[in-house]
This record gives sequence, C-alpha cells and structure tokens, in this order.
Amino acid sequence: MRWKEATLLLLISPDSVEEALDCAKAAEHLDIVDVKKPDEGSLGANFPWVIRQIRDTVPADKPVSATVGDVPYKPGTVAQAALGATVSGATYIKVGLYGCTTPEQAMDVMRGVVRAVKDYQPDAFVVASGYADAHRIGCVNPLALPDIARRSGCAAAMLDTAIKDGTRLFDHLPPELCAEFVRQAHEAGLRAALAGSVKAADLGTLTRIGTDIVGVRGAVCEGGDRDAGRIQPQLVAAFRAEMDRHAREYAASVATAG
Ligand SMILES: O=C[C@H](O)COP(=O)(O)O
Repeated sequence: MRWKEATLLLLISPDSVEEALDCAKAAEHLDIVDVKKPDEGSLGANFPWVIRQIRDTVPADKPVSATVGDVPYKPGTVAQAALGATVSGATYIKVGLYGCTTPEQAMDVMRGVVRAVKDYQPDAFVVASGYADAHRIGCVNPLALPDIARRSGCAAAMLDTAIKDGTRLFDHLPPELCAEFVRQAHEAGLRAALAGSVKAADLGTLTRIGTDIVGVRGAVCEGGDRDAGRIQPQLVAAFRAEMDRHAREYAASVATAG
C-alpha cells in the first residue's frame, strides 16, 4: 500500500463476515481490515474461508490483514499457517509471538513466516507482534520487538495486550516506553503499530509519539465490549473523527513550535 507519511492509520478487527460488512459501511473511515477470531485469543486466527470471504466483502482498495494467532514457539507450524492466511487473500500478516520467551526464538518464528509469505506474495506486509503485558504471560520483552522485526525482515513491529481484562496498552507500557518502541521501530526502518483496548482518549498520545497504525476493536463495538458487542459503523466514524482532530491539533502545534 502507499503510505501517507506521518499519518496514523486505523486498523479495525472484525471477527466475522457479518462484522466485515459493517466495516465496509464505514470503509471511508478506516485503512486496514484485520480478520481475527477473538475467542481464540488476543491475536486469534480465523478460518481461511473467512479471510477469503472478507477479502471479497471489503472494498478492493482496503488492505486485508489476518492474525495468525497467539503462536507457540513452533517455527514450521507458524510459517505454514502464515502462508495459509496469505493464500486466503490477506496482505498484512500479523503474528503474535506469545510462546516465544527469547528474541532468538521470536526471530526463528518470524524468519520462517517472512520466507513463507514472501515466496508466495513478495509485497506482503509482515508484522511481528509482541505484547505490552508480556510480563503477565512470560513472553519476549515488548521493547525487543523492533529489533526482532528488523532482523527477521518484517515490515512492522506491533504491540497489543495478551490478556483482555479491561487493562489497556498504557497500563502496561506507559507512554514514554511506547514512544521508545516507536522510536526504535522507525530507526530500524519499520512501521510501528500499537493496540490494546485503546480508546479515543489515547489518540492524542498515540499521535504525538508518531505511531503509524492503531489497532482497535473494543472501542468501536457496541457497549465497548469486544466479545459480546458488534462493530458499529458510526463508532468507527466517530473514532476516525477523533483521530483526524488530533492529527490537525498536532500539526498545528508543530507548526507553531517551528
Ligand atoms: O489489532 C487490534 C486488536 O483487535 C485490538 O483489540 P482491542 O481494541 O479490543 O484491544
């Protein structure tokens, strides 16, 4: 895809074809449609036919992303799953390095994924995802992700939260550490994606620290409930309006300071 420099992109995660249809109604307000299966985990993988149907459902100019799962340290298994998501029509391939306890393990997994995906789809966008609350599950340190992503040939480093219990990205990784994550990702030539029960109130900070992609589900579901609620097109539009407001305010503050 073409990047609009210094623009925060909105990635929304439907869990079904029905929800993707609601995303399609709000297509002008979002940038990436991210297929996942939240009942299989934070980055739970959906079925190949759901990815395919969603690809056929959303406008062709919107990239479809797919989560490959909160994966174990099994590089062959994960590479094969990532290829499955690619063959099914996803061009963003997101891998949650849940079962990797060291950067070396994470790199093993991501190198396999990058090779499997790019052999089939050279311009695919592979995303290595860690977790801001890694300390709760014993997986690789979130600030190691930019280096893992760079050394394995990924296009982006991402953080989400592993445990969806109402705690949020900044509860586990305060803004100054998220800013460091973004800085390291950019220094490595990567895009920086952040998620984790993000709300509109977080958008000022996410904009200011230079985040490239914000991933959202709960905040655009009815009742803010990512499990029982369904994505609402008007909530996607409202979230986007807040993003745009913060982008304008930030641009104005930079212009004033300069
Ligand atoms: O990739 C982003 C996730 O879908 C975020 O979900 P959430 O906003 O409910 O934590």
